[in-house]
Amino acid sequence: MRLRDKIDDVDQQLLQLLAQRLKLVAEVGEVKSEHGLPIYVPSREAAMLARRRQEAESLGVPPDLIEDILRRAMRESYSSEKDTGFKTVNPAAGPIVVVGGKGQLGRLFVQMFELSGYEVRVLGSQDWAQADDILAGASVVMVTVPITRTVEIIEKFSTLPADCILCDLTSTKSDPLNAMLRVHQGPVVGLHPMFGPDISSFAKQVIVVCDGRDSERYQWLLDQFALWGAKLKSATAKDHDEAMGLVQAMRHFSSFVYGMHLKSENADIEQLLAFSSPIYRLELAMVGRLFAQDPALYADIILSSPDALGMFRRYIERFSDAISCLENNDRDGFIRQFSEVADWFGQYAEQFMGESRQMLLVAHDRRHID
Ligand SMILES: O=C(O)C(=O)C[C@]1(C(=O)O)C=C[C@@H](O)C=C1
Repeated sequence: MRLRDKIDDVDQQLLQLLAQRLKLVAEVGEVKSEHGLPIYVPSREAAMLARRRQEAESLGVPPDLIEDILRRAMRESYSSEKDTGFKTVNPAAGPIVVVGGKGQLGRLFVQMFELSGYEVRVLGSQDWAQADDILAGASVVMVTVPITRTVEIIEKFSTLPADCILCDLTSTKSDPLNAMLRVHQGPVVGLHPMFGPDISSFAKQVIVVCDGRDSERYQWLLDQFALWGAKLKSATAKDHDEAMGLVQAMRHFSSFVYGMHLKSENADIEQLLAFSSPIYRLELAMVGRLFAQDPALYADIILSSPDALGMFRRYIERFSDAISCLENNDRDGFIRQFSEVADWFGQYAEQFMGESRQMLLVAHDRRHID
């Protein structure tokens, strides 16, 4: 048999084995949804990967190869186990009302609640005339509307069922949380999913949780998210909003200015890509993906960040300080500051080096060069 035929044969066997694995995982999914077990089990993954790596080594297979394959297979597991549904953590719960459930993030939560056996009702912008009927008997009211309208919409709720959980998914937390506490005397919690609507499962995705009131009465909702595989991270609304200044406003704004700069310099993207190193390509992708999305969303995220302007002004000052360093041809000064920042990053610098190397390898695998 010619060598390539033999390779085809082995690849087909791999395919058969992957099909078997997917089937087994689907069965695990059934068991998990029946018994209410979380789809993501970090301890099982760590133990399994450690063993496979050892076995790989003894076979002369690079351990990273089997780890990459299994991690990729497990991504499929999360998504397939999701489709078998989830145990209903609170079977006694009344309907869950998703306000803005026709938006992308809203639709995702509607789907997940339905997969978890709850009755879900959507209150869209056209439905306010029937709001009382839709909200009647609700166990959860989840607000997921554009950031500029969140508070105004929360203020429309006059008579929510006393014990219903009021929560929102807005990317700032202080104002929505205060508004929810004002209009509702029952359990209140602010949530911020740190991901977009295009995820294939909640496994390993972070949801920030800002307590409003009566945490013991909304705990079941968090337990439901945990079953979906989400990692819950508690924070005060103030700490969350401050961190978001850097994580969101600063990040998006500097990508926006970077894009504006490339456009104004009349950069030739084709050529930039042709000359790009893998990390530059990734950076270009990170900046470019911003412009594939809704401009209003980003305008609102940036404008609603409490100290965004102050932060951007400080950033500009740092740019001009760094430019002075260049103007003075101060090589030593540049190196000194670089080292100070490197010290500040500490062990994270090495960690980020490793993580980005992995990302670049994966991105590189996807490249096709004729
Ligand atoms: O063993 C499980 O619990 C599974 O759901 C299977 C599996 C896998 O694909 O191997 C998937 C997700 C878990 O995090 C761990 C392992």
